[in-house]
Amino acid sequence: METLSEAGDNVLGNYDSVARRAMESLFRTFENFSEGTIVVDVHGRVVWINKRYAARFGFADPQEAVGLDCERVIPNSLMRDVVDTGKPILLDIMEAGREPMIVMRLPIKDDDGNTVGAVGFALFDELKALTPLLSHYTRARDELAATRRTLEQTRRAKYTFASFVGNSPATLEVKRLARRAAQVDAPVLLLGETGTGKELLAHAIHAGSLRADRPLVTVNVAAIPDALLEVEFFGAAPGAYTGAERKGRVGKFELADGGTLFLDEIGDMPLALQSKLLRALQDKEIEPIGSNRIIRSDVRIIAATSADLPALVEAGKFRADLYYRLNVVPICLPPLRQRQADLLPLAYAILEEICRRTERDAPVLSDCALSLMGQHDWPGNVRELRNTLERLVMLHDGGAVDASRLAPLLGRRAVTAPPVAPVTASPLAQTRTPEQMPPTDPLGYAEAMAQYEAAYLSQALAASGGNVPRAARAIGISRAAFYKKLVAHRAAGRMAPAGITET
Ligand SMILES: Nc1ncnc2c1ncn2[C@@H]1O[C@H](COP(=O)(O)OP(=O)(O)OP(=O)(O)O)[C@@H](O)[C@H]1O
Repeated sequence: METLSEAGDNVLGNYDSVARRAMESLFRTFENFSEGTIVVDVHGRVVWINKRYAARFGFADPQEAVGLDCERVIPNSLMRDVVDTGKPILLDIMEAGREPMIVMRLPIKDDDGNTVGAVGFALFDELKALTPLLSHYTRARDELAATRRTLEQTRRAKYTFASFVGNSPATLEVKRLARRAAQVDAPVLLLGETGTGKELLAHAIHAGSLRADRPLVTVNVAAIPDALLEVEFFGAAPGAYTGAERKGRVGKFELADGGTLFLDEIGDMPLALQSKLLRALQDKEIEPIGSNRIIRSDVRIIAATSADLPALVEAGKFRADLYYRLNVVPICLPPLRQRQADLLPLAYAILEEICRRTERDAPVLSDCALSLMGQHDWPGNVRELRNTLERLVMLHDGGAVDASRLAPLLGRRAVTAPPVAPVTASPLAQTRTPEQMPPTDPLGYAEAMAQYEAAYLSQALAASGGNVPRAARAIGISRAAFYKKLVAHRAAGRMAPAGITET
């Protein structure tokens, strides 16, 4: 059998020189093939770097990099870790400016096995075999960045003071107070019936405050089951509770750090959690569930409720100390029926926005339609107005909208002859008593019950201004069950497709 010494010349003649030669040639091969090679000493300082790699990091002459800490030359360098642990990092992806690099880092040992430095190779252009891996990584990285951007966008204010339409004296006063609130850092308490614009105003206050370029994070207290609220607020360590995500969960306090935490429907906060919230607000510290870790959180609180908070305090359902803590800058948003002067500007602004978004022609509202709108008491306030106009635009088939077309959308019978066209009738208006059913066309029991349920849900929705969580609460079923029924009835054509909101 041919031995190495027979096969090669004297260079390969003995064991030690074979090993040395192999190492040298390995180094040369890597050095030739790699985009960059770097060697650091036991202190993590650069002792050698090739020209190409030095140039990539802005050193025209490699000598300029020699003697510097490796992180000063390569910002994300892990060479120091290799020196410290004595362990190689055989394959890694490193971000370095233009595009990611595949890097390999190996410890350099002395004869006694002590780590005396490390050598790193960066590979990219030449490694065609790694192209699929790299492009997979690049795609994943870009997707992650895009998701982060979207998430950040959702944590920005969607509205400013300019979005808050209305010139009635009451609205001007609300805006004046809100503008002042934006300039201070104290808690704000927004009070008002459903759909009066509390959330919109919270966004505007955040957008007008010094915290505007930090996150605005919303917690809708009513929409989250009591059992999950604590985690929602404070977060949880990995595996802290049954069903917890493996990686744990970041709480809204932490997410909102430096920005604004908007607590919608604060009146629905369970008593047990109220004291924890109060403590978090006082100490500006939170402890994620199961973590033993204290996190500082600097948030500005804006709370909102349509409930009568003093009455809840009186009834022992809301802590007085929390109420006083939140009620530093109270702002009351009056219901729409008490600011008639806002109705038309609001209707036109909303119509314009809907028509722009849906690329439809704006319907012309006749005088009698406008006067009917003025007579309506808008229990769902601006949300109800918006939902009504959404439906109006959807059903509009040209021509001026008169009162008889509008009436069914407001849950009324037609106010002028001829009778209301059935196509625009709301599910409630379409509901007939058994006596009114055509005798020749009796409905099956199941369909009759389904129609009744659809009308019942529509009524609950109308009474809550299209707010599903509120409607669900009012009739005593879960939000999920309400949505499920809604979807089923819509699919079966028993309910109109538009006119609900989630908040
Ligand atoms: N002054 C306003 N100008 C323009 N749009 C408004 C105004 N007030 C309310 N809206 C619109 O009405 C709808 C309901 O407003 P918002 O969600 O802010 O009310 P809310 O008081 O927070 O209601 P809820 O108590 O039910 O959560 C939104 O579509 C909002 O954009």
